[in-house]
Amino acid sequence: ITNLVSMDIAANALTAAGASPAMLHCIREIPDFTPRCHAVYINVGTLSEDWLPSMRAAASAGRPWVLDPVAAAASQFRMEACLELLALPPAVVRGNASEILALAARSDSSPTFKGVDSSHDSGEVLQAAKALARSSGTVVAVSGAVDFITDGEQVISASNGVAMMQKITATGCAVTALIAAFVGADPSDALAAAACALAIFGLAGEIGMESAKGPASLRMHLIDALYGLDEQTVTSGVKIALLP
Ligand SMILES: Nc1ncnc2c1ncn2[C@@H]1O[C@H](COP(=O)(O)OP(=O)(O)O)[C@@H](O)[C@H]1O
Ligand SMILES: Cc1ncsc1CCOP(=O)(O)O
Ligand SMILES: [Mg+2]
Repeated sequence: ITNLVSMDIAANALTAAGASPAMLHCIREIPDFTPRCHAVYINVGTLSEDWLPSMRAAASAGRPWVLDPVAAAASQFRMEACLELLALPPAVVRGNASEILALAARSDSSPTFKGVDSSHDSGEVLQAAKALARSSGTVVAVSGAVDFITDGEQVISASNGVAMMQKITATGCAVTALIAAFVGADPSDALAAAACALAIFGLAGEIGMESAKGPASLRMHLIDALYGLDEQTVTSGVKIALLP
C-alpha cells in the first residue's frame, strides 16, 4: 500500500529486482490477499482516511511488514497514524533523517519541516534512530548520503548511492519497497535485509549514473541496473560496514 506518486517506480524497481509486487488498498480485499504475501509494504505519503483502516488491517495480518513514514510530521493526523502503525510493529521502518527524527520525538511541529524531503543529514539523527529502534522494537533505517540501519544496539552503514537519487521523486519509497522484498526473502534478519537492500539500491544508482544525463534518465538507468545486477557486481560493489 504505497502513495500515488511512488506506485510506478516502486513496482518497477521491485519487478526489476526479481520480486513480484501487487498493489491494492481496498479494505475488502486486505483479509483475502495479505496472508498470501511474503511481505507487506505500507507507505503513508498520500495518506487518506479511507486508506488508514486498510493499512491497519494489512499491518496486523501476520506477515512481516515494512513502514515508510513519508513526511511523518506533515500533520497531526499523519503523525498519529505513523505512531499507531509503528506500535503494530513493523520489521523495519525506513525514512529520511527528518522523518526518523520526527518519529523519535513523536512531534509534528518541527520548524525546519520540508515536506517529503529531509532537512537533516542521516548522521545527525543516528542517536534518535537508535532510541526509536529500542522504543518501538523495530529495525530503523535512516537514508541519506550514508544510510544507517540499526536495531537499537548494532549499527550498520551502507555508503552506496549518488546524490542525484534525491532528485528523482519517490526513490526513498522505492528503496523501502525493496527492503520489504528483502525482508520477505529472509524474515529472520531484518537488520541485514534492510542494509543489503539499501546498499544494492545505491549500487544500482551508481551504475545507472554512468549512463544518466539527469534525474529522468537516472530513473531509467537505475531500474536497468537493478535488473542487470549479478552476484559478482554486488559482492564487489556494496559498501556495508558494521560500526564499532
Ligand atoms: N547524498 C546522497 N548520496 C548518495 N545516495 C543518496 C544521497 N541522498 C539519498 N541517497 C539515496 O537515495 C535513496 C533515497 O533516500 P532519501 O533521499 O534519503 O529518501 P527520501 O526520498 O525518502 O527522502 C536512498 O537509497 C539513499 O541511500
Ligand atoms: C512528492 C510526494 N508527495 C507525496 S508522497 C511523495 C513522494 C515522496 O517520495 P520520497 O519520500 O521517496 O521522496
Ligand atoms: Mg521518503
